[in-house]
Amino acid sequence: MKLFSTKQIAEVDRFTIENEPVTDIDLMERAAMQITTWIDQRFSEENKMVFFAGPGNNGGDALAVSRQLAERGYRGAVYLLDFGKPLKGSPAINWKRLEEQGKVELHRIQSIDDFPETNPSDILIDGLFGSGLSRPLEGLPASIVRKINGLPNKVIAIDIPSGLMGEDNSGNIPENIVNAYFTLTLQFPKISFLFSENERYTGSWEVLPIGLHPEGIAQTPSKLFLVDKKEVTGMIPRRSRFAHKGTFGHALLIAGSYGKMGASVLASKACLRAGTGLLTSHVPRMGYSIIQTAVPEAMTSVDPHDSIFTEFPDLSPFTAVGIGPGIGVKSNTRKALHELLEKVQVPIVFDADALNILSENKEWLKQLPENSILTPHPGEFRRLAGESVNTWERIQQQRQMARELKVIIVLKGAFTTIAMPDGKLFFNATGNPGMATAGSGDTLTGIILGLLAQSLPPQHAAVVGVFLHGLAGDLAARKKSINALIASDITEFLGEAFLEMESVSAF
Ligand SMILES: NC(=O)C1=CN([C@@H]2O[C@H](COP(=O)(O)OP(=O)(O)OC[C@H]3O[C@@H](n4cnc5c(N)ncnc54)[C@H](OP(=O)(O)O)[C@@H]3O)[C@@H](O)[C@H]2O)[C@H](O)CC1
Ligand SMILES: [K+]
Repeated sequence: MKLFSTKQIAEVDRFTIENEPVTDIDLMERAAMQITTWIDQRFSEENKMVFFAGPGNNGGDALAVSRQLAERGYRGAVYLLDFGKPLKGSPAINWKRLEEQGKVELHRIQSIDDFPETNPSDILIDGLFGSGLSRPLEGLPASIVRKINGLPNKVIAIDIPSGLMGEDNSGNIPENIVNAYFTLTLQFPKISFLFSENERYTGSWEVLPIGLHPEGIAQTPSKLFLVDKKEVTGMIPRRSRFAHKGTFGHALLIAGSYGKMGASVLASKACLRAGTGLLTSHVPRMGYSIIQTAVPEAMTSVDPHDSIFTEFPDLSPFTAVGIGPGIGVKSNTRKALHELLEKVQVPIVFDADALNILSENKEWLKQLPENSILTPHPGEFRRLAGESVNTWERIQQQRQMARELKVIIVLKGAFTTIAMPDGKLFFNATGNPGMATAGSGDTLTGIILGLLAQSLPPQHAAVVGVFLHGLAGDLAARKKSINALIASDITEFLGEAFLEMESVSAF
């Protein structure tokens, strides 16, 4: 699914009005009805609804919702932010409709002294500003926002918490942004909702469809996407009945060192579960019996060194390589990694210590084979790319690096972002906080390697791998709880994650 900037959303909005066709006021009524229905399903007439309406269409939505809820028997009061300019267009029509209906108290806020007294059970509806916000809030609107944030009441934001920008909030003023309990956003998630630092403003959020024109959506270009299940399903190849294990490739995993053999075990198991035909796990000598015992399905390649990785095997049998979990950053390991960089001819995924070695030898980055996959967590990414002030800036760094180096960068987080060499960026929505646990990254490396080995194009392997990893984590959390989730659970539930994907369950 494409993600749009607030400016682009306004364009799709206009396209819908012209081409559906639908009048501006009817589109607002449709959006308002979605919000009204959502609220009515979760609250009762016992809660008074207190609306804060701004001068634009976000305010217009609030006015329309207040009228619709009043029709359903709710008590309501509207506080219109009044800069002394008359309302125009659809907000003006909605104000008139409210006056005619006569069921909702109508007030104006001209100075902060007009801010109302409220009861803690009142639900506050924030319709001050939405996607038309052009600069951080100051003056009267900012004072209203600070008052709202000081109250114990639940706040429901219409479309966007007022004061929050849809994309970049670098220069914004945090205390002048509404802290919503819930945000009901229209048609598309706004990009800034996908950044962890903005959760305090959005609270939980839900997308309410308002029937914007599919053609308008299709012809508006975007390089940002939210990964959806249907797209991922289409990227998983169907297995022929006549397949044999050679059909699904041969993965080489270089992972583990003394004290960190768990990384090798976790990544190996995940790689096998992701469907590789064959797996060879390359381990230091001391790791031989560990990996043979823990993962009998894997073949083993033994390093001449007792406790670390120093030399990779002949690469000719392998269809993909994964390197990094638990390998450490000793000098022999660094040398072997560099040599691998020069020799490898098949798709490769770099994780953990492999990334740490690369950040200490940044000149090697230029030698990364095209379409290599890098899977840093935020700390590893910082070491690779430098500091950033917020997520928006960080994803710009991520996109730039992916473009410059012609690699795929999987930046792990609550919404993992995947940057492609052509500038596209995918946000992944599967996964849960239980997955922020030891070894979770090793399982992701294993999954991506397993998919690469089966000849999925690297861009698909990255998107599918991240999606399945998160989905398996979600399914595991349902059985084991978010708190008790451990990395092996993710691998254990990978099969169920595959079954959830339509193409596979069709068998
Ligand atoms: N397609 C959809 O999703 C639909 C969305 N709807 C709703 O419409 C809003 C967007 O409405 P819009 O009128 O474009 O914008 P806002 O209501 O957010 O506010 C615009 C007015 O606010 C002024 N403004 C902007 N920034 C500030 C500020 N920092 N301080 C004070 N005033 C500000 C702006 O004036 P300018 O000075 O910038 O010119 C405007 O007067 C969307 O969020 C949805 O809620 C439709 O109802 C249905 C379709
Ligand atoms: K709002």
